[in-house]
Amino acid sequence: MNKLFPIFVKLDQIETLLVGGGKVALEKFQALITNDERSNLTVVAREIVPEFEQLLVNYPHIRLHIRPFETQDIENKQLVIAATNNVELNDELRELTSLHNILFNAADKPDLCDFYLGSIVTKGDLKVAISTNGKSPTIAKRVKELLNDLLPDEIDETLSLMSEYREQLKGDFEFKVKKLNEHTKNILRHER
Ligand SMILES: C[C@@]1(CC(=O)O)C2=NC(=C\c3[nH]c(c(CCC(=O)O)c3CC(=O)O)Cc3[nH]c(c(CC(=O)O)c3CCC(=O)O)/C=C3\N/C(=C\2)[C@@H](CCC(=O)O)[C@]3(C)CC(=O)O)/[C@H]1CCC(=O)O
Ligand SMILES: NC(=O)c1ccc[n+]([C@@H]2O[C@H](COP(=O)([O-])OP(=O)(O)OC[C@H]3O[C@@H](n4cnc5c(N)ncnc54)[C@H](O)[C@@H]3O)[C@@H](O)[C@H]2O)c1
Repeated sequence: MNKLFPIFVKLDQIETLLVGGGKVALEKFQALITNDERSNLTVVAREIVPEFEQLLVNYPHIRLHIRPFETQDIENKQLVIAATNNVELNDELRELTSLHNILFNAADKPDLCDFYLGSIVTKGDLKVAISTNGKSPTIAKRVKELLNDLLPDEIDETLSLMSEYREQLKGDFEFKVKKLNEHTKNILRHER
């Protein structure tokens, strides 16, 4: 059974540290920035691949330090993601983050992680996160593709209409819930 508890984090309200500047770090960066281009992010890497450095030019608010990781880099961070080729550094980061109550993810190293990144389907304001409990990221990617095809693009319009409808509804909470449920009973069936 998958016991992971999914949460949706506001990346503009917390401070995230990404350690590493290779291909995998670039993937993690894209995962963060695609969700919120205003993510508060610091990148620390001994070296950075040119395509990553180039991309960062578009995000002047993101701090980039091209140097080895230093202990004080974790100061005031709530989330740390490591994408390095350095086993000792991963272990050091695991220890430091535990000590300072910071949530930690080491790319492709499930045993070291407090949380995993998910495979994400986005249709406007609708977001679906997929986890395979770490068993197969490749299957997570395939499920993402499947849902992406299955969910109609118009679903975002529906969300906006529902939001308006909810505003208009008068009555107590129970009445609203009843109305909203009646209204949406067949909604996905209609859209397909
Ligand atoms: C969802 C996604 C998010 C993201 O990373 O952005 C993600 N991996 C993605 C892709 C992907 N990663 C890998 C492949 C190669 C094929 C394969 O191995 O299957 C592919 C597929 C591809 O690229 O096509 C390599 C890999 N990854 C992990 C291991 C270690 C292991 O499994 O033990 C290895 C082997 C490394 C080695 O060989 O040494 C581990 C993790 N990868 C996770 C997330 C977490 C579990 C998520 C879950 O529960 O499903 C977890 C546990 C930790 C973490 O990294 O957070 C992203 C989806 C892309 C998308 O949505 O398009
Ligand atoms: N590239 C892949 O497709 C792939 C697939 C599966 C697993 N992995 C694993 O993921 C990890 C990262 O892969 P990659 O291809 O991005 O590696 P990479 O070698 O391109 O990048 C590693 C990065 O870590 C940085 N780094 C190392 N020590 C550091 C330190 N002390 N302080 C700050 N930065 C430091 C390096 O400067 C570099 O930017 C590796 O462990 C690799 O084995 C990679």
